Amino acid sequence: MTSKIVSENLNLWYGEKQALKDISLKIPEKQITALIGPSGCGKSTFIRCLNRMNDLVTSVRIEGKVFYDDMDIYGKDTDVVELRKRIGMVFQKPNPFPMSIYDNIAYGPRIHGQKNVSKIVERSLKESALWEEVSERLDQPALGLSGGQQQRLCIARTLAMRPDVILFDEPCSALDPISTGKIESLMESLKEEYTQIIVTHNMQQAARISDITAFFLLGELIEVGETKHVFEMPEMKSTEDYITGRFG
Ligand SMILES: Nc1ncnc2c1ncn2[C@@H]1O[C@H](COP(=O)(O)OP(=O)(O)OP(=O)(O)O)[C@@H](O)[C@H]1O
Repeated sequence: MTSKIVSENLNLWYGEKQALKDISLKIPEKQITALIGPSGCGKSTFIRCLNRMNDLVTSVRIEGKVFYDDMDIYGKDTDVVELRKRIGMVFQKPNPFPMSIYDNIAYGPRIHGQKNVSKIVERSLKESALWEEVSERLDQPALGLSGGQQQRLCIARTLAMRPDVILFDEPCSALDPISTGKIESLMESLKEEYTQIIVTHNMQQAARISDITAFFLLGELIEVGETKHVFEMPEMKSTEDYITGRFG
């Protein structure tokens, strides 16, 4: 399998506190990789390293390397705006802009001076399986949509930038089971074109949708492998204890 993102001996500190310890992880292309582990083990910190979201936190210090294809993400010539276009992110709580459904999707493409914005809006909403539900009311406020629809809108907004990789930070934690199911099938349908990484607390969700699972504990990567293998025959006792609900 080709790797899309590779971290090599990645260490991260928030001030004095070390949140990531020597993480070497390969994220395969066009697969869904799930990051699991108890609260505070560094999952969000790790995915935020991949599109340099941690740059926004002043106390952060990073050592090690992260590559996206051949690009050194922390290289001094890296264009962070371009990087975040290629590596999009969907957050825990749906965060549409306080504007219409249409303008939410059109926002990024317009800023980047793209043509045919209405085509991009339609394509992104179709790709995120929201078109049927909103095509008649594109001028309505996005904040009037349900939580699950808002999250699919946020995914459409990310897709509108034609990313290559999508990072999902607990995208379903604020959603009901039906909306969660819709996001999961959406992720499944996006597999052909995109590399996806999801942080989730939901073991069943990781087992259902991911190809690869990585288990983090106290800032360390304990185990990574094919999801079926990690869930059915974990190599490490702590992985087994976590997935069987003995702690976490
Ligand atoms: N901005 C920050 N400043 C200081 N410490 C932070 C910051 N963000 C996270 N941390 C600390 O870093 C560690 C890892 O946090 P992180 O949010 O990455 O874990 P997580 O596994 O994603 O947790 P959760 O599942 O609860 O979201 C925790 O101890 C957390 O308190």
